Amino acid sequence: MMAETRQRKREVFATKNELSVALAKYTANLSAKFCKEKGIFTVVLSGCGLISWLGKMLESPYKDSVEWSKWYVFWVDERVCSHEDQNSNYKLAMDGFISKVGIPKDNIYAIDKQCAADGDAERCATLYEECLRKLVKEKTLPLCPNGQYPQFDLQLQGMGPDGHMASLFPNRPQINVTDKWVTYITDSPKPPPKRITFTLPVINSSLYNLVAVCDDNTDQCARSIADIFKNNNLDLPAAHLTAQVEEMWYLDKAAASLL
Ligand SMILES: O=C(O)[C@H](O)[C@@H](O)[C@H](O)[C@H](O)COP(=O)(O)O
Repeated sequence: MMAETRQRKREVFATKNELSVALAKYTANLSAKFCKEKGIFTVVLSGCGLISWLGKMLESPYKDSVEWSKWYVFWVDERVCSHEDQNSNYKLAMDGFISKVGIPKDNIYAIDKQCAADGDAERCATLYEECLRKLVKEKTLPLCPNGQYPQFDLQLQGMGPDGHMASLFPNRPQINVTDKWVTYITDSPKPPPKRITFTLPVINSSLYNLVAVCDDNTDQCARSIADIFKNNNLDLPAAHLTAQVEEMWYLDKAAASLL
């Protein structure tokens, strides 16, 4: 499936370290902006490399200057497993990032603990959507102007070598789901097989969407990045990404090597 090529904002960094520095700056600037404007900052995380690339936020000047107590944290996708499991995106973010800064426990919106440990992906997705709906009702989260989907301030994600984002994979039906906020997959091509994920319209309702991609020199990410930026190949889920204010791609040199 091909479509007309459109402009996507991108920045290319010589090293992962430079990408991390820029990612911290981008996130801290938006945190300051939203905390000032509305008193809170809603941030959506994915798993994998992203958490280590966020590491610069744990250093000066961000560690002490960011208003962590105003952060609300969510996950764009999560593996359906116990919170203590090494596969858990929640555990990864807690161990590598959240536990090191002062985000209030009540502002951390993980997948339901029991249900995840039981391995019930469908129920986990239902409960996470209910949790988001409750936050909309309480006015912690606004709805997008179309009134259908919740709107987060900043969503930070990676992209898989096959062009997946969140747990929306190529050749899987989840990319087409629009009648739900959160859906699930039980046969993910990337292990573990059971996951929940925001649906595409929820992902695209975010005000700011940043995707950080570093290639591990297998060229697979570079090929997918080229297919997205040059061909807008919509068979790759990440090619569907947009944002309400800004869609930004941070690429390391290897990921951008075929552009
Ligand atoms: O649970 C997951 O598997 C992640 O949330 C996933 O969606 C991730 O963001 C991409 O696979 C990119 O991973 P890398 O950034 O490590 O390439």
